[in-house]
Amino acid sequence: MITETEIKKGLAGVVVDYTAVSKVNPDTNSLLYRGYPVQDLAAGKSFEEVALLLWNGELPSQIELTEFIATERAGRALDAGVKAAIDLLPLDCHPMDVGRTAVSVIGARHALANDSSREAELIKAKELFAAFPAVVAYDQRRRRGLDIVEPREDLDYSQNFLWMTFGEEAVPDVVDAFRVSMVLYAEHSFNASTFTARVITSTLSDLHSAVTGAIGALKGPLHGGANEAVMHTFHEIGIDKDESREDAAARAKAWMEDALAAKKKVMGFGHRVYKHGDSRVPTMKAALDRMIEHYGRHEMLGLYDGLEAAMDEAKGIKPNLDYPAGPTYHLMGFDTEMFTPLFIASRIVGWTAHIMEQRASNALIRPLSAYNGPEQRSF
Ligand SMILES: CC(=O)SCCNC(=O)CCNC(=O)[C@H](O)C(C)(C)COP(=O)(O)OP(=O)(O)OC[C@H]1O[C@@H](n2cnc3c(N)ncnc32)[C@H](O)[C@@H]1OP(=O)(O)O
Ligand SMILES: O=C([O-])CC(=O)C(=O)O
Repeated sequence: MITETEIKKGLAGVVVDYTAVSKVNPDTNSLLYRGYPVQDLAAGKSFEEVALLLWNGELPSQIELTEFIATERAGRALDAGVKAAIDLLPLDCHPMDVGRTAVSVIGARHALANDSSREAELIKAKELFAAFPAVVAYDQRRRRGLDIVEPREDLDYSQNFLWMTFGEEAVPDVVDAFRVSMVLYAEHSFNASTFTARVITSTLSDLHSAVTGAIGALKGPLHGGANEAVMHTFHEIGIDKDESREDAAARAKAWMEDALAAKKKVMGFGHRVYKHGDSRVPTMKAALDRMIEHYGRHEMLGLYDGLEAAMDEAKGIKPNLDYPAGPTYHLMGFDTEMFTPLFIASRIVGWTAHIMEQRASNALIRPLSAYNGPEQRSF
């Protein structure tokens, strides 16, 4: 008979396997990608370099990087079949459903779909990395009644992502804040979506199925969907461009007190692994601060600070990465529902690195359950 204490609900605290992709250390509040602190990577490396690091285990040589950049730039256009599939989807479906469908369509049309050699997996991972921004950019534009903007090969990943979305070149500060968000979102060990990708891979299913499933797991507000939910909170409190930072903070504080009194879970706060703050938040918050300065939106800082202070005072619960990322994307001009698809664009790297790692040392993931239904009976 299994006792309740033996049940590891939510697999909390259970170590399932080794990984060499990243190390989340709540004691030192640190996150290493293949041994490198994520803050250092966010400060000094392009997202393209970080992707190669996560896939290959080492930072790229100049030749490797140049080759990858050329392939990535050549693979950015929205495939006609994917565009046709997106066009069939209603404008009021969630953009995460569009992202999930797009990856599924890309997989179904891929010549190497069921080739699970490392070479083929790497090709498919790099292609998804290059192709996904066009899905997000096109989806945001079609919802706004705007025409598609073709990619530009003279721009880097982040510059081109913003170009395809907004149809104009973003200034360097904005590009850099976007790059930082991509680097920080890329990988986080056995989170729910990555674990989903590993479960699917463990059955010897294909890479696109694993990424499609991972997108489904990322959509929920307890995971990636929280960056969108943070913005809904800001809107619920009310964003008034003309309000002072202090007044906005006071209203946010009052909103949080009411929410906690009503026993609400407030998205963007708390974490399964980090209990004293998320290692990525200071770097993302610094990027948000730069965007607040750039756009002259100090009332947003008031809302941010007010919620954070009230949560800390009442429960000692700290923000996670989604908390500063949400308002950063808002200031850049992304529609709120597009925030979690931006998370997909980045996490494709981590998912596919884990898919390759799982495949290289596979065991079917199949835990046990304790049965608590009726004993055997007859009808
Ligand atoms: C990039 C990412 O995916 S980061 C995660 C993004 N998700 C969110 O922001 C969603 C909001 N946060 C949460 O729901 C949780 O903190 C989780 C799911 C992330 C982690 O939760 P768990 O480790 O399962 O802890 P659990 O949900 O049991 O919370 C422990 C206690 O803290 C409280 N708590 C945790 N997070 C929050 C929150 N955001 N708001 C209010 N209370 C919270 C819980 O109510 C619970 O209190 P209790 O013991 O009095 O019941
Ligand atoms: O690790 C987790 O549980 C969630 C998270 O922060 C991430 O996936 O980036």
